[in-house]
Amino acid sequence: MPPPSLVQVALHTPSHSGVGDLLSYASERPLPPGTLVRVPLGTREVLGVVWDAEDATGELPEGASLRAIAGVLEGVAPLDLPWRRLVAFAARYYQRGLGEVALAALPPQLRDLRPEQLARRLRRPAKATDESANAIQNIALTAEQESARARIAAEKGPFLLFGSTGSGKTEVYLRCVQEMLEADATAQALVMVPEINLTPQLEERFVSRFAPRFGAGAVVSLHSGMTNPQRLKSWLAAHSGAARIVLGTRMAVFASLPGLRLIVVDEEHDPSYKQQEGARYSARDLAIWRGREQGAKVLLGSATPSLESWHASRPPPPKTRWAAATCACTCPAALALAPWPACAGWT
Ligand SMILES: Nc1ncnc2c1ncn2[C@@H]1O[C@H](COP(=O)(O)OP(=O)(O)OP(=O)(O)O)[C@@H](O)[C@H]1O
Repeated sequence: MPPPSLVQVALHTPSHSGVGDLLSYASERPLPPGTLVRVPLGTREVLGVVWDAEDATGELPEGASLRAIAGVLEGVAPLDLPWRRLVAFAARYYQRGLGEVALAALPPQLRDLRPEQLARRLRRPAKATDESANAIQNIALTAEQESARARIAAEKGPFLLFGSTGSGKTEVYLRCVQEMLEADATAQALVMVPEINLTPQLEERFVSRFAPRFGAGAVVSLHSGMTNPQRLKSWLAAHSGAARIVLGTRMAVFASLPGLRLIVVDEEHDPSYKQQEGARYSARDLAIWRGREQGAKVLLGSATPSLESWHASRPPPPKTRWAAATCACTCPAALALAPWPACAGWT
């Protein structure tokens, strides 16, 4: 019988315990990073994520004795490297525990269900979807919308789409999402809104546009107003790639999306994108970081952009310390798109 392997597992351990959030366990077989496992912690059994450990030898040292993992969440593919890098960056940047951020990013029911309960849940047949692949009936874009769409398609971004209320920003998002999904059968899009109560109307618009083309299960929501079983279902659909579009609030920035190609942050100026407890992250800023890391385009939209996004989308200032200001009232165009220069300082 081969010797047990040593795996490093990210756990949400109490910060006062000082045990750190990467703990070693023994496993009967080597487990790839990102695998979801249940492990003993004190007298409890908790969910953990097998993590990349640079100093792990893969084998137990002579004479060492480690507690064994209790079980693997079979049927759930390991969380991929871009997701683990996002979590590691967020934990470092916002100075929280790695395990705390990793576990908070997973649906609560994943933590509560035992492996066999989850296996039963995964065996339930998914509802049949009408994959009729009907062509989408697009409305003609205005000149401003078309110019924004073409620029987003051609350039790398991130982009700031600045347009007053009702100027047609959502129509641009819809068209960009459509192009991205039609070009690549595995592509996924993440569309974020600041408030839970904005998701039903956006969901209705996305479902009516995309369900006939990509099937009823192609659009899912992720926000804290959903029940735990609903959140788990949406999360699994996103993680498996079955969901092509995820609509959600700030927490959705941590969704596992292996095919992520486009992130839209609507009302990007809204303070609700800032988490106010635990890891105090800014979902908009993490979206920009994630997009760059995962090679996904990022599109921020607002009628009243935040000062930082507005500044980041301006051409670099001249060498003088202060730019001269004029007071002529020049109202912005109805819809303007500004590519965001490289985000220096985000490492
Ligand atoms: N090119 C177009 N042709 C006809 N109708 C359009 C066009 N673009 C958008 N509309 C319609 O105009 C209305 C407002 O558009 P949209 O919701 O995209 O604007 P918005 O800038 O996202 O608004 P908000 O700031 O309120 O989110 C919608 O009913 C939409 O269907």
